[in-house]
Amino acid sequence: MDLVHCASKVRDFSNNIDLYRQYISLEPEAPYVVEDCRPSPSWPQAGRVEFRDFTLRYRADLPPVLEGINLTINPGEKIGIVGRTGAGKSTLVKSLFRLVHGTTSGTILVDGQDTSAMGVGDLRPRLGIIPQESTMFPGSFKRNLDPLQEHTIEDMWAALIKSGIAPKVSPPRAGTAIAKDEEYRDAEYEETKAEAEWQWARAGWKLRLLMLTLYAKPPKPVIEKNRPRRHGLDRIAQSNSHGFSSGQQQLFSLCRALMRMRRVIVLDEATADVDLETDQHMQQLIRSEFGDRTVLTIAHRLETIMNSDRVIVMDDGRIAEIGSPQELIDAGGHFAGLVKANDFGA
Ligand SMILES: Nc1ncnc2c1ncn2[C@@H]1O[C@H](COP(=O)(O)OP(=O)(O)OP(=O)(O)O)[C@@H](O)[C@H]1O
Repeated sequence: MDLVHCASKVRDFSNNIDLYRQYISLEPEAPYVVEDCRPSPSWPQAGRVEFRDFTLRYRADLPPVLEGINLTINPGEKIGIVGRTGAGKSTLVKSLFRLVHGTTSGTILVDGQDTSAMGVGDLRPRLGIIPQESTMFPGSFKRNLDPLQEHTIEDMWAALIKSGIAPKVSPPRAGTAIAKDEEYRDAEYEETKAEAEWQWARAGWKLRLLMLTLYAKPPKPVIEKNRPRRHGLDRIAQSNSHGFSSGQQQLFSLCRALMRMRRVIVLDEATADVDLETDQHMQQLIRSEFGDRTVLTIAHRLETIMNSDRVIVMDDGRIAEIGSPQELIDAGGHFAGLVKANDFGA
């Protein structure tokens, strides 16, 4: 039995070494900030997105995944993106965030600024995304909702209630400790620190090894009875956060987007894991809350994008069709076929 146990430990360890090798060989990220090319603090103000003859290959020796993309999206426009698997939909929106490591030519401009010239730290936080797979970080619910600590507790409650995650209850009364921003931030800091210590104390050796590589000095272990009690927003988390379904996580991402309210927002199959009713609720919320924002939606269901101003049909890395849903239906092309197959009464 011990031998089997040892063998499995050795296998785990060698897997970890492989993982470290992979991490070490990763290509470094583009610079976080380029001092000579910093956008103004209010950028982007309008939300115009332009792809100019944009081509992308994941590797120089591979065929292009996006080829000759020319596209201007007007401020406030709602764009639906459809196409079969592998057509390049995700790559198109990831390119906007410079999340793809590859060889590119052409440019992507947001409000006239070349996104490839600025640092990714100036680019990515200024755009919003509701991804298909939302990430829930270890730590408190508040930390998950507002990792950069930019928002008040009231904003969080409002977003949680709008999205339907939180029950329609009154937020904490003004003047209470939890409602005071400063006190909340202090409490949050202490709680997160204690949470990290608590996790360290319970981490298996693999996780500790990883933590050691991430943080030079690990936090000191604490005993469980010292673990702080959760309060405020974390009461919701007690029942939900670590047992969130993927659909709930997508709602959670919507909450984050509602709080940040960026000029340009991307939904990458953001409603793929929710039921039709929740999808409709999310779409209605997006229309009402992001009415004046530029929204690019990669659609899992055609219903999701039937109210878009324009639909882009991607095919083999190119824009095959573009126009309003009705124009595309009337044109009788690929989109019309999809609509017919989905029985939308075309
Ligand atoms: N990291 C990568 N390295 C190499 N090729 C990739 C990589 N990611 C995606 N591709 C390829 O790029 C092409 C476009 O992929 P992409 O994910 O953009 O398509 P998609 O239209 O979003 O597909 P889906 O609907 O399945 O999500 C596919 O042929 C895919 O295999």
